[in-house]
Amino acid sequence: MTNFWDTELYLSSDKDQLFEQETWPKPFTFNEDVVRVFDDMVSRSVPLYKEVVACAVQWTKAYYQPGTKIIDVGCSTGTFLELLGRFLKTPATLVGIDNSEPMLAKAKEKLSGLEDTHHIELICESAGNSSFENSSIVVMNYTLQFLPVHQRQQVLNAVYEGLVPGGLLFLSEKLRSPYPQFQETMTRHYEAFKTRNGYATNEIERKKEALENVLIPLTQMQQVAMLHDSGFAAVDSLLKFHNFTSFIAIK
Ligand SMILES: C[S@@+](CC[C@H](N)C(=O)[O-])C[C@H]1O[C@@H](n2cnc3c(N)ncnc32)[C@H](O)[C@@H]1O
Ligand SMILES: O=C(O)C(=O)C[C@]1(C(=O)O)C=C[C@@H](O)C=C1
Repeated sequence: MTNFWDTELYLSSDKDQLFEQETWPKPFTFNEDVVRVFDDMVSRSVPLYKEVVACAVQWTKAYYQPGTKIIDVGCSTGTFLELLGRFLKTPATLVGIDNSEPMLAKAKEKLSGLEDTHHIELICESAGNSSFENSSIVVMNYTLQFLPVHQRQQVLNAVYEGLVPGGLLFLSEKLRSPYPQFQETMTRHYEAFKTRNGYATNEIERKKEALENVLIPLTQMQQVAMLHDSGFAAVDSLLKFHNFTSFIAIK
């Protein structure tokens, strides 16, 4: 077996050239066109994407309680569950939740090699309607940010309720700085990161417009307060690069 940190993620998609074309998804949505390029898009648009997915696997292995569920909310094409399934030797119930049918169709394909070891459930629903009962791990990477702000507390409350004692929430979000000057500089550096990853200025601008009022970032203080308000006493941050942060919270 390859050393964990040398392992590649299972990414399979066309190259993301969506925002170079004559029409592009505006407002941004996770439709068939986005799904077709999603693995390339997310790995070129989210700083430390591979490290975040790998850390989520390591924390899952550390906090998983046999007999409970591992739930990935906004699982997209199943990249996290696939890496986890390869490295988690104990057979487990791996649940992927997403409200985009085409995402789940890709996830089904990606996870098909793990069905001999793990029980896999893919559920098409909105996170606002999900149950997290009998879970010891809930992973929510870059998904809460797409829910209406007024729904987020209720989803985190349900996650807290559903987790067994000692259970872990691994949450990653795009955030914004409360200080306009920092926000401006952070955005500039984030956009330079995208440029280095091969996106042209007009692609970056078009996607930024398409994401307005669709991806609504909170500040770190607001996010941490929401986690505490839902009941989590132990909350910490694990990784941060530009305006993207991963948190861990234990019940
Ligand atoms: C940026 S992607 C998440 C990336 C993924 N977690 C990963 O690490 O590769 C956001 C995902 O959340 C899903 N999503 C958006 N709103 C949702 C909602 N209300 N309920 C469930 N899934 C949602 C989208 O379909 C999309 O697959
Ligand atoms: O491209 C951006 O500006 C992003 O914010 C990246 C981001 C995200 O954080 O969810 C936005 C949409 C895609 O789903 C993939 C990544």
